[in-house]
Amino acid sequence: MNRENLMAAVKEQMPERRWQHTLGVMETSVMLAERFGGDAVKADIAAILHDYCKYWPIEEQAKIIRENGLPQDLLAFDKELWHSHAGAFIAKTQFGIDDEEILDAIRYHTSGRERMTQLDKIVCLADYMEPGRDFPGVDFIRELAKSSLEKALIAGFDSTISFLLSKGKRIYPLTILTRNDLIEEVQKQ
Ligand SMILES: Nc1ncnc2c1ncn2[C@@H]1O[C@H](COP(=O)(O)OP(=O)(O)O)[C@@H](O)[C@H]1O
Repeated sequence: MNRENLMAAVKEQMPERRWQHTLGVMETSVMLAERFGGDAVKADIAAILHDYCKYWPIEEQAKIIRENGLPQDLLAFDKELWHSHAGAFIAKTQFGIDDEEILDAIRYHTSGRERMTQLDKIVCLADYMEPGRDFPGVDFIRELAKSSLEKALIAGFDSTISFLLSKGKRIYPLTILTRNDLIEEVQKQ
């Protein structure tokens, strides 16, 4: 499927507001790839597909995770974490994306993971700071992103973790490990 058709297929899966967010993540991913010497073509494809399953019925997302050997521990945590893994699965099986770097960037764009690749970082950070985002601290993240993917991402995860703490919600442990790992990476730079 060419890029135009892929975009049309994604647009159909979501409300207009989320499609505008996807366009913002595409633009920001490409900008970050150019800024930090990443692969802009892969960043663009991962960004197009990153929220493909976001509005799928939650049972369908759970079924994909249950029946295809995806991490079962996700099912005990916030449902918002599920669409990323379901999306990577659909990108592979429905759209024939076989580039593991692209699939990983989709898969880990919400939780992060230890030893994030540059593409993982680009898509995850673009999701936090695309122009349509408007949450307390987003301008600080954009400022940090002028010089460091890792520092900006840490600030992004800090905002998610603070949000979850303020709501008394559980935190998917991989995000804590991701944050620790990024801090270590920054300290070594
Ligand atoms: N580590 C985590 N543990 C639990 N919930 C999480 C974690 N990371 C993200 N979330 C949930 O996912 C939401 C963000 O998911 P995301 O895919 O970025 O959605 P959106 O694009 O709508 O912001 C957070 O607001 C939070 O509710």
